[in-house]
Amino acid sequence: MTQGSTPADRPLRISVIGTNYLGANTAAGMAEFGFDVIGVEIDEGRLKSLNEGRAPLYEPGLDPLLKTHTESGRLRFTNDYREIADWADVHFICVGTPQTEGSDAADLSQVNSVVDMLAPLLTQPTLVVGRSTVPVGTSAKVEQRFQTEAPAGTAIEVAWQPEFLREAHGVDDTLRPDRLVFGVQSEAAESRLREVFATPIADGTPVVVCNRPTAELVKGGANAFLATKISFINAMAEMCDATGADVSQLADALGFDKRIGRGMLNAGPGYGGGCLPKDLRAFMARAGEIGVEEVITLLREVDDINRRRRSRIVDLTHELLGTDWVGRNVTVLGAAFKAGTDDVRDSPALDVAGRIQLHGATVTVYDPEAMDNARRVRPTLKYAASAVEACAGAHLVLHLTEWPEFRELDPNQLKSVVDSPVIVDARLSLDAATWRNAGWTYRAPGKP
Ligand SMILES: NC(=O)C1=CN([C@@H]2O[C@H](COP(=O)(O)OP(=O)(O)OC[C@H]3O[C@@H](n4cnc5c(N)ncnc54)[C@H](O)[C@@H]3O)[C@@H](O)[C@H]2O)C=CC1
Ligand SMILES: O=C(O)[C@H]1O[C@H](OP(=O)(O)OP(=O)(O)OC[C@H]2O[C@@H](n3ccc(=O)[nH]c3=O)[C@H](O)[C@@H]2O)[C@H](O)[C@@H](O)[C@@H]1O
Repeated sequence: MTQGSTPADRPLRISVIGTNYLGANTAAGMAEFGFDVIGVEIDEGRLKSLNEGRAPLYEPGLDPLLKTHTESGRLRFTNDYREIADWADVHFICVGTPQTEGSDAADLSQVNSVVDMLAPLLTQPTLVVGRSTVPVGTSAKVEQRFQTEAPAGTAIEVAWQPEFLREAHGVDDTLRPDRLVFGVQSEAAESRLREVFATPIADGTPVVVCNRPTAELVKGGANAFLATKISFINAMAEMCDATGADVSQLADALGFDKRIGRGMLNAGPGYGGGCLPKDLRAFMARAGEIGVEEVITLLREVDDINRRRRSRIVDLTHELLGTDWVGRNVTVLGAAFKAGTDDVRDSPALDVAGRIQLHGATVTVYDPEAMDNARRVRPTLKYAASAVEACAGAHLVLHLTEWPEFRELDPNQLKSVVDSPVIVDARLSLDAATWRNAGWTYRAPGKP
C-alpha cells in the first residue's frame, strides 16, 4: 500500500490542481462531499476570484457552492504548492490539455508543469489522480516522472479518473455523475477513490474499475463517439437538404430507438468547445503513433464533416447576400460554443463570424454571457449590448448559439429594426412558422 491511511478524526484532505472549468467544479464538488479542499491555480485573476467565492467562468449553480464552502473554511485556493504537498491525502490534476499548435496532438505541458512543481515537495506516500483528458499511455509516464522527481519515490502512485462533465451542467454532473471510472494499479488506490466518491456511489452511481490505459481510452472514446454522433446527424442534414426531408423530425424518430437515443443528435453548426474538437484530434494523433489506422480513417471524416458545417453556413450567407459583402451588415446571435456557458474556445459562432468578416461584411455579435471572452478572442468584430441592438440595420441574421432568449425574440419587433428580414437558424431551434408568418425569409440547414 503506497498511500497513508486517513486518521479517523478528520475528513479527507483533497488538493485540486488547475481550477478553471474542470477544476473549479471539482474543487467545489469535493467540498460539498464533505472534504477539506485546497485548489491550486497559477492564474492570478482566477485565483483572486475563486478566493472571493466567485467562479472565474459562467457556470450555473457554481457560485453559490463556492461561496458556501469558501465561507465555511472548507475550501480555499492558493498558488503555493507547499501548502498542498504533504498536506493532501489525494491530489487531483485538472489542468488543461489543449491541442498543440501546428499539430493534432495534445499539449501535455501543463500536466508536466504540475509534476515539476509538485514532485520535489512530496516526501510522504500519496495518491495523485489525473482527471485531465490525456492520450492513452500518459498516466504511466506521469507516474514514472513523479517517482523519479519526488523524495518519496515509488511511494507516489498515479491513478487516472477521467471526468465526463458538460459545461452548463458542471455542478450537477460533478455531484451526480452518470458513472465513475477508476483507472488504478492497486487496491489501495481503488479504496481511496471509493472513499472520495462515497456520496455518489451511495446514490447508486456505477463504478468501473479498470487499468489506467482503459480509463484513458474510455474518456477519449466517449468524446470521439459523441463527436461521431453529431457528425452523423449533420451528414443526415445534408441528405435532408438534398431531398426536402426534415432533420429535426428525423432525429426525433431515430432517438426513440433506445439503442440510438436522442442525445447528441441535434444537427447544427457542428460541435465546438474546449474539448470535443481537440480531444478527437488528439485521439487520432495517438492512434497514428500506435499505428491504428482504422481509428484515424473513421475519425478524420467525423472531423471533416464538422468543419464543413461551418463552411455550409458561410455558403448559405453567400446565397442569401450575393457576392459583394462590402457595406452589408450581418448579425451573429451567439458567441459561446453552446448555450449555458461563456466558453468561446473553438466556437462555431465566432469562427463563422470571423470568416464572414474576412469576406468584407460588417459583423455584429451579441451573446448573453460570452461577450468578454468573445471580445478577447475576436477584437475586430463589432459587439452590441442586446440582440435587438445587434440586429439594427442587418441584411442577414445568423442564429448560431441556441440561448433560450433568442427563442423569445419577437420576429415582428425585430423586423422593424433590420434592413432585410432574412434569418439563418443554424441551430434549428426557432419556430419556423412564426418567423415566416411575420414576413421573414427563414432558412435552417437540414429543414425544408
Ligand atoms: N471543460 C470541461 O468541461 C471539461 C474538461 N475536461 C478536461 O479537463 C482538463 C481541464 O479542462 P479545462 O478546465 O477546460 O481547462 P482550462 O485550460 O480552462 O483550465 C486549466 C487551468 O489550469 C491552470 N494551470 C495550468 N498549469 C497549472 C499548474 N502547473 N498549476 C496550477 N494550475 C495550472 C490554468 O491556469 C487554468 O486555470 C482538460 O484536459 C480537459 O480536456 C474534462 C471534462 C470536462
Ligand atoms: O471532455 C469534455 O470536456 C466534455 O466534452 C463534452 O461536453 P461540452 O464540451 O461541455 O459540451 P457538449 O454539450 O457535449 O457539446 C459539445 C458541442 O457539440 C454541440 N452539440 C451538442 C449536442 C448535439 O446534439 N449537437 C451539437 O451540435 C454543442 O453545441 C457543442 O458545440 C462532453 O459532452 C462531456 O461529456 C465531456 O466531459
